[in-house]
Amino acid sequence: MGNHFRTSGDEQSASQAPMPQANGVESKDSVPDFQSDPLAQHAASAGDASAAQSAANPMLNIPSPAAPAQPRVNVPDPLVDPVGPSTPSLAGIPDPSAPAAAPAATAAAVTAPDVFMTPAGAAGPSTDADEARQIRDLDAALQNPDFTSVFAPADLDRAQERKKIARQAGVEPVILTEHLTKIYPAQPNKPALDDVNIEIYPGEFVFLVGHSGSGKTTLLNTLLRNVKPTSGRVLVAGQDLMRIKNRRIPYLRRQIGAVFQDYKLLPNKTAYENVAFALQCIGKPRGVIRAQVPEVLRLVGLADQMDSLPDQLSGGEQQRVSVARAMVNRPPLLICDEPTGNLDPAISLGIMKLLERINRTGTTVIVATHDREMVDSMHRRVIALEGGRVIRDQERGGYGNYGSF
Ligand SMILES: Nc1ncnc2c1ncn2[C@@H]1O[C@H](COP(=O)(O)OP(=O)(O)OP(=O)(O)O)[C@@H](O)[C@H]1O
Repeated sequence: MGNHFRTSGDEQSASQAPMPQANGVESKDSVPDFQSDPLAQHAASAGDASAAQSAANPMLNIPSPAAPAQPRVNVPDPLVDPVGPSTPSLAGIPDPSAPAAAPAATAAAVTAPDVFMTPAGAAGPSTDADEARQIRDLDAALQNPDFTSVFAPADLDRAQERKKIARQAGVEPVILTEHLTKIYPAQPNKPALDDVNIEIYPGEFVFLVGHSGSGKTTLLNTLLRNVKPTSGRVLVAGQDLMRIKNRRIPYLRRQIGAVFQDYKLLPNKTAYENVAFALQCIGKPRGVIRAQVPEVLRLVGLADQMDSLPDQLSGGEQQRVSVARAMVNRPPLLICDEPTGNLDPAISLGIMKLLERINRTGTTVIVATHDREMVDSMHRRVIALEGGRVIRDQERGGYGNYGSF
């Protein structure tokens, strides 16, 4: 079936399993060119034929039949647009130390929060002054932080459609939760997760949004099996997390790259050593480590800072080390909890484009974020939580109105 995850016993062979194909792929424009795609080349040079192939292939993004072709994010992609012919790397990520030219592009690219959305998309400019005033008034009303699900109901029909298409294509979800509930003992009357039902398929890029305390981190920690659910069902990478034996958990985590707001780098190790450590922990031979670590650091634009300690790097650079560490083993699933929470907008854009670039190689990416502009500009699937419940699951959604935090 379409499960491209590896298990402990088939780590090598599973990497050669073909990527599942499905109807409805990204528009040709957004399909990465393998020859010019450094991540695809990384996969190929690492001897992983299927990863290289999946990098060259359109990723599996199961769209709604009703959805339009995925729009390109209207920003220069520093990860796609090489600095020059001899630098086909990801070095174009804005350098925090340089005076950023990016903000202008960012400002132009990032659409203003548009909360007054029709089901088909943003309401266009009205020529009728009265209608425009009403829209303005409604937009203002929707800024009320109490605004929740009335204008953004869970799109259950879409979820059903997605499920149906995937099943027809024989694809299994990377993540499946059924009636997932988590009640922390300290808060017995307030579930952190309350009857959460989601399916995420291989190759998807999903934003997780919601108020502070809505349950995003609890959900991600549940997927990482850092938190054990109270009830319900959770499947990740084909593993039933309610039944998984403790000795299997390390194998589960090998399939998942994780990126956190506070980077979680080892302070006394260099960038190189932090990334190498991830491979040492899973027993990779020294030759593999020597080949892959510089390569992945080059891909995130840190070729010149491999020997720097974390406190010699800017926040954006530290986060790039963290992303490099998360992806060095090419996990099929990348979980990011507020990866840009500590970064300024231009640097955040670079990190998010990096995650998008990784997603285009076939990696499923789930990102919890409060970054409204980023979510609105990227037009990806958005799952919104409130009070531990899914209140919206939108194919190409925006941030919605959750007030400020
Ligand atoms: N270890 C814990 N023990 C008790 N309650 C917890 C624990 N962790 C989280 N909670 C509670 O669970 C709820 C969900 O918290 P969670 O951290 O998942 O939300 P969040 O959406 O990630 O918030 P933020 O955006 O601020 O990170 C909150 O009410 C929180 O107080």
